[in-house]
Amino acid sequence: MQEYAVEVRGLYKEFRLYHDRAMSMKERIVNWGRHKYEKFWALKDININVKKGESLGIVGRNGSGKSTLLKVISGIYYPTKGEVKVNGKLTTLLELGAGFHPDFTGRENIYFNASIFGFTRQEINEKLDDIIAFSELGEFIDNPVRNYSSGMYMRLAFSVAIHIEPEILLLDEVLAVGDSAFQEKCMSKIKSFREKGVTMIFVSHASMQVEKLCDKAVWLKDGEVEKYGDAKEVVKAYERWIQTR
Ligand SMILES: Nc1ncnc2c1ncn2[C@@H]1O[C@H](COP(=O)(O)OP(=O)(O)OP(=O)(O)O)[C@@H](O)[C@H]1O
Repeated sequence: MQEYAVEVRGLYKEFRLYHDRAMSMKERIVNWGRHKYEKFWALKDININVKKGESLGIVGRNGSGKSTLLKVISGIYYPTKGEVKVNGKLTTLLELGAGFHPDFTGRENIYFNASIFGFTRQEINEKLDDIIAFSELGEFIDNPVRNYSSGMYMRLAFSVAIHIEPEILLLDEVLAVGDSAFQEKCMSKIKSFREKGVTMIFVSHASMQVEKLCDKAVWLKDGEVEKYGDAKEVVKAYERWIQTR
């Protein structure tokens, strides 16, 4: 039987949209627990298999459900229906700065962040110089990260994530942050992960990157799979659709 790194079966994710206008304190008490909300499906019947060593790109317009899908796979959100199976050590690089403490310095956050991924202090000590060098943060490494720009934040987060030897790497729009030289460096790191057989799933608005870096792609439209298969074909269909709009 084929061993998959990630299996998504009949996945649905529902969110609630609250429509409460500002209420007075009296109204709040009277209406306690009776919020008005509408339910909507952010993901509907998603079925995906990612083989070990395969890379999958997720494309789609804003609000189509890309990040939600990554969050369900990473375990941040529970599926409302269906199931997700992950087979291997999962490393996620999702929201900017998730897993960082704003008052800690970059260096302290390397320890903090890597320990979340299960690394011991000794293991982190061994990788510390490489992590700092890759991030190119120079002396900023000893500044609190709350003073970092979004690009600096992402450099550090990306650098930690790639040095902790992931088996399955989930990336959300990371290549959109940082200058083009750093993006190039990330691209070549991702390519070397591919060669080493790391499984990757990543969301990108840059179709070119998906075409270059992924074997397969899934195009999400209003929470549903519009097309799933060979990355080049999916990206081509998606681009054609974008241009007709
Ligand atoms: N925690 C949440 N609660 C309620 N609705 C949410 C939540 N997270 C996402 N949504 C909604 O679910 C839908 C899908 O959002 P999602 O962030 O997955 O889209 P996306 O394709 O990643 O968009 P983008 O390209 O803009 O990042 C959107 O309508 C969004 O408003």
